[in-house]
Amino acid sequence: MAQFTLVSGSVGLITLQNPPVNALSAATRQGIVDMMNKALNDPEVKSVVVCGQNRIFCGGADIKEFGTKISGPPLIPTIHTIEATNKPVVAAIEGSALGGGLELALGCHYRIAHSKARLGLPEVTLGLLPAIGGSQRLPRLIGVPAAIELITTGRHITAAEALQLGLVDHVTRSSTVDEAIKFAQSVEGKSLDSRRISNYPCPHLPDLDAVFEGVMQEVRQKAHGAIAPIACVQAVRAAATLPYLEGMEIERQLMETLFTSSQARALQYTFFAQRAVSRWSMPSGARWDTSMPKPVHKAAVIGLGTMGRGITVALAQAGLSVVAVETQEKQLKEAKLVVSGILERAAQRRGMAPTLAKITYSHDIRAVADVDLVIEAVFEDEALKEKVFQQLSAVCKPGTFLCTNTSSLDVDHLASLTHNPELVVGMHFFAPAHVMKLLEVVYGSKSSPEALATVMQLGKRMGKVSVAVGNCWGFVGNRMLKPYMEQAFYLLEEGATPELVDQALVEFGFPMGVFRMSDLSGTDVYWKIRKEAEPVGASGQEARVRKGLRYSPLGDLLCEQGRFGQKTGQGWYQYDKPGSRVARPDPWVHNFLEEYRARHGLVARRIDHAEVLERCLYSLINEGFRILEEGIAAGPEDIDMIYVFGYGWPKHRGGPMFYASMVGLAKILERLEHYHRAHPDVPFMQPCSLLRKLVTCGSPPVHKWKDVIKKIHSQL
Ligand SMILES: CCCCCCCCCCCCCC(=O)CC(=O)SCCNC(=O)CCNC(=O)[C@H](O)C(C)(C)COP(=O)(O)OP(=O)(O)OC[C@H]1O[C@@H](n2cnc3c(N)ncnc32)[C@H](O)[C@@H]1OP(=O)(O)O
Ligand SMILES: NC(=O)C1=CN([C@@H]2O[C@H](COP(=O)(O)OP(=O)(O)OC[C@H]3O[C@@H](n4cnc5c(N)ncnc54)[C@H](O)[C@@H]3O)[C@@H](O)[C@H]2O)C=CC1
Repeated sequence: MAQFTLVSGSVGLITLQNPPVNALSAATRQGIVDMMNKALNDPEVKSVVVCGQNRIFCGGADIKEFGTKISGPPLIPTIHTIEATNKPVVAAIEGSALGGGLELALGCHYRIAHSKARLGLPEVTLGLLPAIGGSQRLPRLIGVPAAIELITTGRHITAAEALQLGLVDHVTRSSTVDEAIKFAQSVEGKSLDSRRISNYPCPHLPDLDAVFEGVMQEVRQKAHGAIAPIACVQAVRAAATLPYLEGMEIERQLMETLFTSSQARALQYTFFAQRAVSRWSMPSGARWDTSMPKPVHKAAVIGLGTMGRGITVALAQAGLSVVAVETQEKQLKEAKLVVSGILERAAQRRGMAPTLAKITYSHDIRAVADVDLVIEAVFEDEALKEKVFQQLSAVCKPGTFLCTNTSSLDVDHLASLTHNPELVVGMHFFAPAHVMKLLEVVYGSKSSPEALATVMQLGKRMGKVSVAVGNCWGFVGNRMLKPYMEQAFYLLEEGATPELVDQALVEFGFPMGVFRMSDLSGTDVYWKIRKEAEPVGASGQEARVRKGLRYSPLGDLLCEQGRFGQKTGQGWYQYDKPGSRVARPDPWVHNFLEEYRARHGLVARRIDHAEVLERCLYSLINEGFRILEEGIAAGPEDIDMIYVFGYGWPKHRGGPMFYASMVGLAKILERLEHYHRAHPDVPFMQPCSLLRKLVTCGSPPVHKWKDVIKKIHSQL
């Protein structure tokens, strides 16, 4: 797992060998300890170069080992030995030097990086902190503010930025290892006193207390309840205020708490789940590794409203030529300006030329005749979309993939209107489409594996987390949102305020609560959907019952007052003016709720945060189990990544299905039964049979659910 070679007569070259990223598994750590001892004890070796196999230095700890009993040697003593030796040790950094990998490099006396290398301490993204001395050495080397920023965000930086910060000594475009060997030889026998970072004093900061107070406040606000960023600040504070060894002790204590936390487990689950969802499968048995994607060079977007503009940007930034079609002159003009503006600003940030030349605009749908793939993003109007799909099927060259960004219409129905339904797939982007990471890829009953493979690959090119799901109302994300929103309305009926519900959800870790979210996206969006599902609204007591089931007309009544949310300056909250982002509780809404309750004979009661969370989240989770049972999502990871990357579910809680496994399936079942007993007229609260079966099977951990589901399906 690590190899020693004597090169150029006096340099001990130690190569980490653990593909794919030379992670620090127990065997790799043992290899480093053994090879370093060999190098330092060999009189022929006058200097040492550490590098990684296959042009990647080291991706840090082996994350697969977390959550298991850790064996193998710790690295801290070896890093101390490296730092203390009088033989110069040089890190030759190619590819990535991340986490423990960078901490190892920080123990070396010199760091030489390839210009394409990326460096970082991403432990915080896994619920941890850099605990092999990284939190103590980095601030000593690059100063407290820069270290805090890197450690609390986990950002990967370029070699150029690392050089600017003083994190590496030299950047090269040629062979990093050859340069490092030459350099190591040039410093053999020289004093290393000034190269041992743990001996550095932390650069002085005037008014340290005020700086850390400000930083802590900012980090806490952004953390949404995650504990690792807070611990990272505490560790850096120790570096800034204590001698090195005392700081190391604080680093160890903080890591001990984080290492076994449920947040760390959730974040590490998310790391692997994000990668697992790219290994898609279809109920037919077609899979990611046996289905070939078709090349897509040129794509088209139909409809340049909110979504079409973002999609155009995302496609252009992925390097595709784009034909952008819009029927309304005003919209087209505005779209051109908006798209160019976004591309120009993004290019400016990266110091590159914008990709404007790749986009052509047209009023005429026939302009898409030669594209490889089309994404339709016209109004959510079934008749209009039907027409557009018929037109596309007629004008596109044979083999063009036809995709729809619909959020609620039936992909199979649109496919049935085309000559080649196997080429039709849903591509459900999230607003803003060029920013949001999630792409829900919806395969219909006739979609070919090749079509799905092509769209999944295109999603990857656009930098999206693409999740393949089956076709049903609302797909996965919006379908699960329905019971969540429904419960939020019922809570208002029973005595809660929008602020109380939202505060509970924000404390849970969502960036905003359901009512603030609804104001942001427009309260009228769901109103339209509700009206289409049930066009005739009843009045009086009748209003609260639809088809024999509980219904809350609160959202409809709010919309009837023209309160469409942020855009109109009034919704569940009030805003200073239309479009303002500062939401304030609105006495009008409180009065509206009181009058509503009085009209319907409802007596308000005290509702606490625990009840809000149980009702909103458990009903959503219950729908997630139904989705798994029906095979709409292939596994819990798919649902979880949709919620983490599309709906703001806090990453440190791993997604709804992972969260359910942490709460305990038996508890979720018991609480759903409780709420369903209280309201048998709310079907979303009726526990799903898959949940019952999993509890009967002893509530297996989330990574075993797929096997249980397969077994259940095979018994049917
Ligand atoms: C009881 C109290 C105990 C007290 C506590 C003391 C215990 C101390 C234990 C040891 C502590 C050690 C602390 C430490 O060292 C801290 C760390 O280093 S944490 C890890 C930090 N590293 C990362 O977060 C890097 C993660 N990886 C990446 O960002 C990317 O993978 C990378 C940029 C390296 C490459 O990206 P790309 O080319 O896009 O490839 P993929 O991302 O698809 O990855 C390919 C493949 O490799 C797997 N993988 C990547 N990194 C790791 C890793 N670090 N460990 C394991 N596996 C890794 C990845 O999952 C992919 O495989 P799949 O099969 O596709 O999933
Ligand atoms: N807005 C959102 O947050 C999300 C919307 N969606 C879906 O995306 C689709 C588009 O939504 P928005 O962008 O919000 O709508 P929008 O109303 O902002 O834009 C729609 C655009 O389509 C244009 N258009 C209408 N008919 C056309 C035709 N025949 N040819 C070319 N252009 C035509 C309109 O002029 C308008 O500019 C809808 O299906 C919606 O459900 C999906 C995810 C999120």
